[in-house]
Amino acid sequence: MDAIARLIRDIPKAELHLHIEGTLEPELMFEIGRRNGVKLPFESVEAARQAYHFHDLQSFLNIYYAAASVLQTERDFYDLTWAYLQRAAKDNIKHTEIFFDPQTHCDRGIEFDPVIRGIHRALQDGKTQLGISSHLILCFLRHLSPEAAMNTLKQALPYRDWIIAVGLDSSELGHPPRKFKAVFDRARQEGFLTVAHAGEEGPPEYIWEALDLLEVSRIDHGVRCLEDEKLVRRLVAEQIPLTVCPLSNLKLCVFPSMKDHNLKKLLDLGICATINSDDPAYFGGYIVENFQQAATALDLDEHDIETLAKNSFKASFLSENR
Ligand code: HPA
Ligand SMILES: [Zn+2]
Repeated sequence: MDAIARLIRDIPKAELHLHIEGTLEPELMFEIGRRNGVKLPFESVEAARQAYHFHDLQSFLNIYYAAASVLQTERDFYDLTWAYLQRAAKDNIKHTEIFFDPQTHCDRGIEFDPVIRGIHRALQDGKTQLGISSHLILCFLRHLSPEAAMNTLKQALPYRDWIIAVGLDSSELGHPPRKFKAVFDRARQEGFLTVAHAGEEGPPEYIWEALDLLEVSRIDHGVRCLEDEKLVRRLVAEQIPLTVCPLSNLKLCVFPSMKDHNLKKLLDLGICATINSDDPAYFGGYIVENFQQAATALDLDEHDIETLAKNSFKASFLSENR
């Protein structure tokens, strides 16, 4: 193992862009499916992995939502989250801020309570047993209506102490952040911080809207910011973090190859970029693999790796005192 690989493995890291449903490995998917009597759209663990070839965000989301149908009980959400945390500990993740998508579950008849309770209990055990601190971020599905998002926010209010922020995910194109201004206004009034996926497949205008209308603390993905010089100047001046996900971008064809990824350029421009795994069970790697593949393809040096790790703590909500 070379010096960069050792540094990547050993340096303390925070993960800020991780969909807990996207950590469902096929083995666990089949185990939970069996115990809940849910028939999966795949014949076997191998067939599931074989099906993981995507050409854009939507082709991934179709499979991701289908697989999530095995998750039904509090125990399922606990097991899912606990498996991720054990994996995170191996990668020396010290702090993680995870997304969950309540609408993916509640719209198929699962109650909000077992979803959040299972995740929350695992996060507490992650703190006491693995020494990993964490925050939870509730994401609204942007392909659904703003009214549905508002209902989800209201369902979340009794659990406000377990949720630090709200976010926005799912199909980006055609669903601009402005669609959710009212719900984000209400979320901020209720004391939540805000983040949003923007500029993954969508144009720089979506990043502007996330900043100006949703008043987000950071942008998830945001890699298309380089198409807009004025936006880059703003991101640098205000040190608005981008939670970049290299393997996700590669697997969803946002960039044709890892060598074409703009992460090094983002760093060199002084943007507060971080590395994250997004949906590691589907994109072929957890955080260390994301660092490693980006470092190899883009020739990242020790200083870049240290900057990325420092950025991950700086961009986190650790200083929010909650
Ligand atoms: O990268 C993503 N983008 C949008 N929605 C998502 N849901 C899971 N991962 C993603
Ligand atoms: Zn994401």
